[in-house]
This record gives sequence, C-alpha cells and structure tokens, in this order.
Amino acid sequence: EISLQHGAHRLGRRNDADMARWRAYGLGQFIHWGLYSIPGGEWNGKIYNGAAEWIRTWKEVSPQAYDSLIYRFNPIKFNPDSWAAVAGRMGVKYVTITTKHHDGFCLWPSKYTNFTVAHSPYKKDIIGPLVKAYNKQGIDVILYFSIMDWHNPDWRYDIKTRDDSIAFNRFKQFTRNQLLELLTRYPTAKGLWFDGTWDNSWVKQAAFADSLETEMRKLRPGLIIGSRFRADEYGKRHFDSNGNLMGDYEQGWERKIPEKIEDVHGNDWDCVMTIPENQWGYAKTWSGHIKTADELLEMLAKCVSLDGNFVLNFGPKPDGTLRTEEQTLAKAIGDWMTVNKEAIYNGEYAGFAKQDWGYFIKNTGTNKTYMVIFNVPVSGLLRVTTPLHTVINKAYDLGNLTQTYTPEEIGTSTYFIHLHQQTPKKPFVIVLETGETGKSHGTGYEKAK
Ligand SMILES: COc1ccc([C@H]2[C@H](O)[C@H](O)[C@H](C)N2C)cc1
Repeated sequence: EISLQHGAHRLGRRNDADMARWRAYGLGQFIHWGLYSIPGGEWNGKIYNGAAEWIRTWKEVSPQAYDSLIYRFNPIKFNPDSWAAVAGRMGVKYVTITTKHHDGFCLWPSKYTNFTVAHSPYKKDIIGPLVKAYNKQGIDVILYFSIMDWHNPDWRYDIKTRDDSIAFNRFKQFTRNQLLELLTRYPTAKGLWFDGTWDNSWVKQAAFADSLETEMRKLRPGLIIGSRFRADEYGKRHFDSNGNLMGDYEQGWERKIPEKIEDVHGNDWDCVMTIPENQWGYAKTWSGHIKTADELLEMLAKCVSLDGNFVLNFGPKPDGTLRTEEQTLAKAIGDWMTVNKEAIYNGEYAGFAKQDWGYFIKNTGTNKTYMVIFNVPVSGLLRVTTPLHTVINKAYDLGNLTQTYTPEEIGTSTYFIHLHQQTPKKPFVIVLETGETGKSHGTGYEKAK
C-alpha cells in the first residue's frame, strides 16, 4: 500500500441507510435528453454512425451550427408526469437524468452560463418538474453531470501551458458553481452520476476534485457519488493506486455486465445499458441489434444476482415524447415486474453456485431465495446446489403460489427441481425457502424414494 492523499477515503461498502436504499433499487432508468435529440443522429440528410449525443464532434457538423440548436429547443409535448408514469409502470425505483451532457447545454436555468433552457424558446426549467414528477411516483432521482463541456471556452483536454492552467482554473470554479447550484436547487436528488472525466485536464485535478467531493458530501449528507468522478494523485480512476474503489459504487459497467461475483470485488455497482448497441440520445434511425424485453429482463436478473443495479436508457424525442419502441419495452418489462418484483427489489447475491438455467437472487427483506429461470433444460430438471449447511424447505412458483415443487435430493447439497410439463415461454421465478441443516424442522427433503 502506498500513502495517498486523494485516493479512496473509505474501504468496503457504505453501510448507511441512504446507500442501503440505493442498493435495494435493482432497476433504474437512464434519460439522455438535450440539444442532440433534435438532429437525432442525422445532419443535412446524412446519418452519423456514432452515438447520437456525440454528433457535435462529427466533422460534418460545425460547433456553431450545433450550438444554434438552442434556438430550436422547444419540447412542446414534454410532460414529466407521463414520463414518470411510464417509469412507474415499468417498475423502476430510480432515474438518472442528464442535467448537462458533454455539449454543455443545461436542462436547468443555471446562473453560470447562458447555454441553458432559459435561453431557448422553451424557457422553463426541465429538471425541477422532472424531479417533482418522478418523486411523486416514489421514484428517486440521480443527476447525471458531464465535467467535460465542449461549449465552455475554458474547457481543456489537457493542461499544457500557463494559459491552459488559467483558463482551466476558471473552468473548475464554473464546474463547482454548477454542482453546488444543482444540489441546492434539487435537494431531493439522491446522488450525482458523473461522466466526461477521462481527459488529462480533469485527471490532473486530484486535489481539487477530492475537496469538491468532500464539499458536496458536507452540503448533502448521504449523497451518492460513483467511482467515475475523480482520479487519485497518480491519475488512477475508478480504483485508486492501492486498488481501492473511489466513491460509493463502481461506475465502470457501461453497456457490459460482470460475469461472476469475483468481478465485482465486493463493491456496489450499476450497469447502464442502451436498447440499441450504442445510442444514448434520441437517434431517428436505430440500426443493428435492438434488445428485446426478454434480453433486457435477463440482464436485469444477472445484474441483481451479482449485487448490482440495472439502469436502462431512454432517449426521448425532441418534442418531449418517448419513442414507441421504448414505451413498448417499458410496458413488457413492467408486466413482468408486476408479477416478479419480489425477486428484484432488495435483491442481492445468493451464494448459490451459478446454473445454466438462470440466476439465484437472495431478497434481504423476505430472506427467501429466488430462481429467475430463462433457459429451461430439455430434461425439465433444474439443478440447485445450495451453500454449505443450507437446505431447501419449500419451493413454489412466484407467479402461482399453489404450484409447488418437491426437490429431489441427488447428492450433498444438490437437488433437482422437476418442472411440470408446460413451462411458460417467458422468464419465470421459483421461490426457495431455505433453512440451516440440523435445525428443528428436519433436514429438508429426504433422498428420493
Ligand atoms: C469515449 O467513449 C464514450 C464516452 C462517453 C460516453 C457517454 C455517452 O455519451 C453516455 O452519456 C454514456 C453514459 N457515457 C459513458 C460513451 C462513450
């Protein structure tokens, strides 16, 4: 271990109530909305083949022409209550919303720049009504904020000269001002999701970022900040030079999911996921593979089974409506969550050996273990190997409690659950009530006769 001034300030998971609430979410929604939603990945009739929210960097787009999109930002059909209703129906417990993406356009009327909704035809604050509408649905809000700001003339990719340093010091104060402004304006926001922090200019600000993080946590006790915000004094990000996680949860799982529990190193984490391959902001043309509800449900179950949260991205249209495909997926996921939410909320790693048919999730509330089944084997037999000294006392369908199973013990701590003939063509959940061996109510199921 080397001594670090600006490395991780806490080892291991946070154990306070605010973090426990975040850990229990399971399912979240990401929203990317801003000026980039207007071109939607197309410019002068040509399709940009990168992520739509990065179109400003396309050689075909002049930054000035892009920035003039502010005069076309007027989402007349924007109704935060309808977005929140879709999210509530889908079963999300929190939403991460872009306050300012890399383009620097602010969805709130910031005092520190004119490049905001206040100077657009729309004029009104977007973030406030969104926070209010989602909170009304019982959904918590996390504010996405990009440090990198292509619009601000003081932004630098690196600090090479004295002039760079003078300009970037102005930029650092601007950033601090905007973050304190957001925390003050939206006191119910539970955390900040930082992005745009990989360039040398910011990576070199270990001391500044560390003190800013401390200041924000003091202003808002319980605030949740991920590993993507700041680097340590050796430029190490996400994990400091001693391999310890920076911030409260690992934020590196972007469009990818860990394979096994060892990959998460005992940390909290979230996986942020797009429906197409790589489009966060609204893209008129979705190309490549568009994920189906069943694929997304499997990603959700996999994340929760490995102690993470799954955050699915929506890219609303410039008029403020949600695209049809996203509404359809939200409903399909919501229909499944209505029946199976007990397996997702308060879910954590169950400690059962991974099986091919799907995922085990332990519910910290009910203390039951849930088998989320995606791949029914041709044998119709679901293998279950329990942790040491754990026996299965009861097994039944979460979707139909009268449908019970008598696990057949086929070896030490190993059982087969015999599925009944017609298994649904949808993911389904079997609940296991377990106990410890040698406890009063017997040792679980005797060997099959
Ligand atoms: C350099 O590769 C990147 C950089 C930033 C991103 C941004 C996306 O625009 C989106 O906001 C995502 C959450 N973020 C990591 C994606 C890929």
